[in-house]
Amino acid sequence: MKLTFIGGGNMAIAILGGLMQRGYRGQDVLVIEPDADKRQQLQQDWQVNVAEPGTAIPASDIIVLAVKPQQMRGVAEALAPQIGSALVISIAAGIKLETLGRWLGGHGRLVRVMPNTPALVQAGISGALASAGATDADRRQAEAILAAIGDVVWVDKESELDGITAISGSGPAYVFYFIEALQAAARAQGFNQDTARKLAYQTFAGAIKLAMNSSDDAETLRHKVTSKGGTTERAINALETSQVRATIIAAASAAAARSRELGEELGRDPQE
Ligand SMILES: NC(=O)C1=CN([C@@H]2O[C@H](COP(=O)(O)OP(=O)(O)OC[C@H]3O[C@@H](n4cnc5c(N)ncnc54)[C@H](OP(=O)(O)O)[C@@H]3O)[C@@H](O)[C@H]2O)C=CC1
Ligand SMILES: O=C(O)[C@@H]1CCC=N1
Repeated sequence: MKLTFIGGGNMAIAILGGLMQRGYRGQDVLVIEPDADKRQQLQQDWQVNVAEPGTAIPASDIIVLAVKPQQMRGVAEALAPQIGSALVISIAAGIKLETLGRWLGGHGRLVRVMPNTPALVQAGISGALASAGATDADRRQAEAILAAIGDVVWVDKESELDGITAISGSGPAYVFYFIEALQAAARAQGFNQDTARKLAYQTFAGAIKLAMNSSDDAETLRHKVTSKGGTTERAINALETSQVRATIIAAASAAAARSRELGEELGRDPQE
């Protein structure tokens, strides 16, 4: 399968890294990326083919659009005459299938995907929405790529992809933020950087492993840590007093709103 990535930034690197570790061959991949250092790194790490924007796109089975939402229109319009029979996968936040199809000159075989960076270690989760013009074979091809880098959830509405963007697309950043905070808390307890990191990382790794291997839900597992009148109870009370749970829900809601806003802003026809 010949894969072309347009954009070789953070998310493209995560997807590519995951695919390469699953046995995809660098020689079957082309990455179009303006930054010479990134091109060199991609070539060095995975022996993929690389080229600058403006290079003619060779016949591809799948073209993955991995540029920022704000860069997508120019990229899609330049790509339109060169798509051939490729399936186009966009990973951009917010950009709707109808908008993308218009920018691509009416190309109908599209899948909008929202992956996340744990794809790099095949532990990603992606939301996917196929356009009306995508065939069953297109869905299977998209599924094959996404399943190689983690789990896949197919949805049938654009709004659900905005929600997935807010939860699992942006979600790794929320988790890293919590890890940073726990590390800072360990430093405040007087531990050095290495020990603080070890305590925070292993607590996360252990808790998630326990949760994923347990028939108890997260709330029950939390109660099992929280002894009546003990230390955890005091900490959870502090979190509740500061409305941390409500803040996390509000944060995800703000992310979903931004995804919708990007879709509206960038999808507007300038003649309207
Ligand atoms: N990062 C993440 O966790 C996730 C990101 N996404 C989506 O993935 C997309 C990419 O995000 P991310 O990887 O973080 O962004 P990056 O900025 O890291 O990557 C985008 C890359 O595309 C390059 N680029 C710009 N113009 C062109 C062009 N004409 N042709 C080819 N490449 C070009 C950029 O170069 P330059 O910097 O010089 O402009 C940059 O290297 C976004 O649409 C985002 O919404 C989706 C899920 C998760
Ligand atoms: O922050 C962003 O806009 C992208 C989309 C989801 C994760 N990163």
